[in-house]
Amino acid sequence: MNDLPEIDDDALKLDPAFADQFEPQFRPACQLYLISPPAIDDGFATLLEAALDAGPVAAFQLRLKGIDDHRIAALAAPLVAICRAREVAFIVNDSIGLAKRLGADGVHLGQEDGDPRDAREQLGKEAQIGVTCHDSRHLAMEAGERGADYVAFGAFFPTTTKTVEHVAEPALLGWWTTVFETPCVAIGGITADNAAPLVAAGADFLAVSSAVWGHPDGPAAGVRAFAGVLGQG
Ligand SMILES: Cc1ncc(COP(=O)(O)OP(=O)(O)O)c(N)n1
Ligand SMILES: Cc1ncsc1CCOP(=O)(O)O
Ligand SMILES: [Mg+2]
Repeated sequence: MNDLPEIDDDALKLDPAFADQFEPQFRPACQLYLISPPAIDDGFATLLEAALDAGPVAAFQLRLKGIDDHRIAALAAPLVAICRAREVAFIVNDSIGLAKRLGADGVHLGQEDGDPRDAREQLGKEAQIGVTCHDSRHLAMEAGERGADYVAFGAFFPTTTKTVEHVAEPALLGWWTTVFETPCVAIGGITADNAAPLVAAGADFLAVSSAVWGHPDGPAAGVRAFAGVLGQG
């Protein structure tokens, strides 16, 4: 497959004059996609169970930073079982190999983490493959061309979970969902209080870490807090 030529991102914006020429597509309601804290211990399994039992969660991403794959695999085993028992997709961050080793439902790839085409080859046609696209229309279209199952845009709000270089605006979600069927994920500093414009703009998933795991009343309360903005209240 040929790569898309590099295009000026601004040139890809949808002219509002033509927006009504696109048929509104049916899209399922926006769902929660939990991202793990960057560091966990064996006690995290209990927190994950509490979070997943508190309300609908579509996916859980294991995103551990600064430890080797063997340790991640040991920590992951009970978490895979917890997700599987609840039909929550278990997604591994960064590593196609680790996703395969764990029998994960998919992998999330940043721009430096590998090619979705390789992920597809190694993980198979059922795997859920996501790609970080920052605030770039070009990267998102490229990811779609390469077979991504979802594209992730962000960061929408300031976050302490990751040092970010790109800031995305809700209009990007509106453009993407008007033109493409591939689901889009919004990420970065999302809380129950600031998420409404992202849902209104068309986000298919809200990827959330600290607002759930750092909720003052615990992760179950963190998940429940999103019910209103996700129309589940
Ligand atoms: C759903 C989702 N979106 C974006 C990211 C960020 O991925 P990446 O840019 O590779 O950064 P790290 O998470 O690896 O620090 C993500 N993990 N998940
Ligand atoms: C992994 C990642 N990628 C962009 S922002 C971010 C952090 C998401 O965590 P939080 O919901 O705590 O901001
Ligand atoms: Mg990464």
